[in-house]
Amino acid sequence: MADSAQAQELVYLVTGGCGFLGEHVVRMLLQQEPRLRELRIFDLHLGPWLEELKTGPVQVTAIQGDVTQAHEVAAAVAGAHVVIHTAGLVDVFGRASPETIHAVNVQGTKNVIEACVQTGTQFLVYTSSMEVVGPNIKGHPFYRGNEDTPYEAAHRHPYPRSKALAEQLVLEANGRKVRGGQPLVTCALRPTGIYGEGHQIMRDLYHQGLRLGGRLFRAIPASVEHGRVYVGNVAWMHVLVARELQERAALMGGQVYFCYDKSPYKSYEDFNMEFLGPCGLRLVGTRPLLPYWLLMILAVLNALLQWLLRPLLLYAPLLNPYTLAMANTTFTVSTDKAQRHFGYEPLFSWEESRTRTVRWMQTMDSSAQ
Ligand SMILES: NC(=O)C1=CN([C@@H]2O[C@H](COP(=O)(O)OP(=O)(O)OC[C@H]3O[C@@H](n4cnc5c(N)ncnc54)[C@H](O)[C@@H]3O)[C@@H](O)[C@H]2O)C=CC1
Ligand SMILES: CC(C)CCC[C@@H](C)[C@H]1CC[C@H]2[C@@H]3[C@H](O)CC4=CC(=O)CC[C@]4(C)[C@H]3CC[C@]12C
Repeated sequence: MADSAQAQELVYLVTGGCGFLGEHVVRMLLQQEPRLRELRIFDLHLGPWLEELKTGPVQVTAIQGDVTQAHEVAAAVAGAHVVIHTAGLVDVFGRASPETIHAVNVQGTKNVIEACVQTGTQFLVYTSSMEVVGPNIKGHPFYRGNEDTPYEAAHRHPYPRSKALAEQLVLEANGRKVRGGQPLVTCALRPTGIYGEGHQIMRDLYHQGLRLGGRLFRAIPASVEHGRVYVGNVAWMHVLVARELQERAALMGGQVYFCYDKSPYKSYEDFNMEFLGPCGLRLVGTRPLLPYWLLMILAVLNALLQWLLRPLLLYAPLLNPYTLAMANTTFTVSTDKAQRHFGYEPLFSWEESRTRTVRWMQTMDSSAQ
């Protein structure tokens, strides 16, 4: 908890603070930001775990609200020194309509920016995504690239398109005058695929493996590298950026940073096995069980079924043409920009990140399928 020797003067707001990443950001702020006086947590759905935070030295204010509602956002932002905007609709499975994804991710971000400008909040950290860069629809590999690596970013899917638009809005807002005359200082963090305690897809894969008798079948060639980063390190980067943005506005304002740590470069499935393996699951096959063209047919069939069944029920399996292309295209990051600009070093080693994730998975009730 906060060191009481330092003045507790700052008010932070975390949008999406009850999500997978948001909860880690909230807990990290309470542990690592000694100047915190009040922490506001704004989310569509508030978690019961917030109650336990309310007994500490920092005032924790839970605000149930919707980022698409400008007045709700403005009320939550008023008086905050820093906003960390992680709220977003993460949907690559066709659960939500493109309009809803746009409303939450783009209009929601516009509302956050306007609220900062109107109420005089000077620092805004936005959780973007590797997806604003790629993989692109042409399946071009991005092999251990950095923030300056040229890459043809072309988006057709609503989620990456919305994240790219929102990121652009945030970066363009850097330097705008906020109420009181000071310039707004913004920056965007681009995590690759986040893993760790609370990761829903990992949970789903674990239960799927249990249903299949402890086995998962390889679908993606082991040679395709997929970038992953531990949630604790992504949260730590947010805390550090929020702090350093106040000291190094000229250097960091308007910048983008990939989120990275020491997690190994592996295929999506081999990486998941680092956690699923110790939980008793096995990945069958050294090569994909089905050829790519057959998987693509299945993915297209899934998309067709989703469309046909939509009036009756929501059919949203993991496999669709977009997720198949994502998993099947190399996209990895190798950069030290965050270290150079604001002294970032991962807080958790790879071994610790793995241990924490495995421990979390092992405490999951294996019967809760
Ligand atoms: N999960 C991942 O691998 C990655 C996630 N990201 C980004 O990180 C951020 C957080 O993602 P996750 O924690 O994975 O997702 P999540 O779905 O667990 O968390 C998002 C949170 O935003 C809240 N939210 C959604 N719509 C809202 C609305 N209209 N008003 C207020 N709150 C709303 C949700 O209730 C949820 O608590 C998102 O912006 C996402 O785009 C970026 C890269 C990778
Ligand atoms: C059955 C298939 C062959 C395997 C399906 C795997 C997919 C579900 C996942 C493969 C890549 C993932 C995405 C990637 O990590 C990047 C992401 C960034 C974000 O901002 C949000 C999450 C995600 C889109 C992530 C979603 C699951 C995958 C598509």
